[in-house]
Amino acid sequence: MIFPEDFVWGAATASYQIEGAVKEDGRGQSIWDTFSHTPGKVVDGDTGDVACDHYHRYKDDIGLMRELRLGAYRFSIAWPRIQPDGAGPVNPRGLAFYDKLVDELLAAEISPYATLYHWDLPQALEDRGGWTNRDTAYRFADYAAAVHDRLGDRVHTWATLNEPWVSAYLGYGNGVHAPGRRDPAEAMRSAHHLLLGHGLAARRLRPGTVMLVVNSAPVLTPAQVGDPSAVPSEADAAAVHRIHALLTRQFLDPAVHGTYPAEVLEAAARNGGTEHIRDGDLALINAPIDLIGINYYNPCVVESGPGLPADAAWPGSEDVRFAAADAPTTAMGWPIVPDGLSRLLIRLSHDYPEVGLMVTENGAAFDDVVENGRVHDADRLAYLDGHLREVWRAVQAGADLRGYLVWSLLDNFEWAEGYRRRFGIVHVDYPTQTRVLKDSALWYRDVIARNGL
Ligand SMILES: OC[C@@H]1[C@@H](O)[C@H](O)[C@@H](O)c2nc(CNc3ccccc3)cn21
Repeated sequence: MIFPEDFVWGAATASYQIEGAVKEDGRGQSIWDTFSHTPGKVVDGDTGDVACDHYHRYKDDIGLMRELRLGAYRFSIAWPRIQPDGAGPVNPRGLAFYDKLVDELLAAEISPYATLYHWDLPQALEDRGGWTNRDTAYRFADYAAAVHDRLGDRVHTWATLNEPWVSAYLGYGNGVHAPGRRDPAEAMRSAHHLLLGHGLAARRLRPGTVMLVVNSAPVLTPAQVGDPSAVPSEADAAAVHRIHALLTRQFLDPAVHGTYPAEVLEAAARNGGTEHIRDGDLALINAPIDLIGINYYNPCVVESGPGLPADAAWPGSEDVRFAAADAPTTAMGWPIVPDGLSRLLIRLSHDYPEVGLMVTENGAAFDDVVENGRVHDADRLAYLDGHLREVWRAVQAGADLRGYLVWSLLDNFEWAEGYRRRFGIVHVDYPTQTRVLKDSALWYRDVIARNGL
C-alpha cells in the first residue's frame, strides 16, 4: 500500500500537554492551569506544570522527529505565552520560544503546522466569560494575527482551533474539561463564539494554508459497526442523523457552507435561545479554508433511547442512547474500529468536496512497559497499522487526503486522565524526562521511509 508521492507524514502534540514551564518567560495562567490545580478534576492530581519539559527540551525532541523522518510536526501555541492576559501587547519572550521552535524544525527539514488554540485559554479571558463571551472571538482573532505577523514567513499551515466541540461541550457543558462549567446553554453559546473566532482568525492567516480541526466520527448503530449494510430502524436512523449533525455538521457546515443544521438551531432554541447568533455571523464564520483536520479515534455508536444523564447533558441528544461497540478497546475504553476512519473520510469528502482533508490526530493509549530500554507496544502498533490501511483505502476511494499525523509524538498530559494514559510513539519517563522510541515509532519511521505499508 503506497501513498501518493506528496502525502504528508507527521506527528502532533499540544502546548499544555507537553511544554511545562508554566510560569516561565512571562507566560500567563490558562484555564487548564486553574483546572488541573483544582482538587478532584484530574486523575492523581496531575498538572501540566512540568509535563514533558518540552519548553526546555525542544531541540532534543526535534532530533527525535528528525530520526523518525517526520515530514511535518503539528504543535500548538500557548495563547498565554503570547498574550498573558489574552489581550494587549505581545510578550516577546513567549513569542521567542515559538520563533526558535520553528527555526529548529525548519533546520531539521520538518514543516511546522501550528494550531493556534488547543484549549489553553488565558484565565483572564475566562474571568470575563471565556467562550460564552462574544468578545473572546475577537481577542482570538487579534492573537492569531499577532502570531501570524511574527511566524507567517516560515509557518505556512495553520489550524485555528482544535476540536471546538470538546472546548464547548466538555468545557462548558458537562464540565469534564476546563473551565469546568456545566450549562447546556453556555455550551451552545461557546460553540458559536468558537466558530466566530475561527472565521475571524482565518482571514488573518493568509496567505497561509488554513484549516479547522474537528473531532469527528462516523455515527453508527451497534449493528452498523460490524456491518455497513445493516439497515437501522427509523428511530435509530433518526438518532444517527441527529448526532452526526450535533457532533460534526455543527462545526463543518458553518465553516464550509455558512449554514447551521436545523438540529443545532433547534437545540439552541431549547437551551438558552439563539440570540447569540447574530445576523452576519455565519458569513463571518464561513471564511474560506483549505483543509478540514480530522481527529479520529473511534466511531460514535448510538441508538434511539433514553439520553445521557442530566449532568452529562449534550443539548439535542435527549432521545439518543450512546451504546457500546462490539469491538476491543484501548486503555481509554474507546472501541477499536479501523474502518470507521475510511467510512468517515469518504463521507466527509462527499459532504465537503470544496476542501481537502488531513488526518490531524489518530492514535491509541495502551499501558506501556519499558524493558531493557525498549517498549514493545504491539497493541499501539497494530492500532496504527489498521488505521493507516483504512487511510489508504480512503485515498483509493478518491478522498482528497493530504496527510496523516499520529497522536502523539510523546506520551503527555492526557487532560482529565493526567499522565496515566500514554498515547505517545515515544515513551517519556517523567521523573527523569528520558525519551525512548517505542516499537511503534520504529515501525512508523519505516512506513514514512517506504511512503506506505
Ligand atoms: O485523548 C487523546 C487526544 C488528546 O490528547 C488531544 O489533545 C485531543 O486533541 C484529542 N481529541 C480526541 C478525540 N476527542 C475527544 C477529546 C476528549 C474527550 C473525548 C474525545 C482525542 N484526543
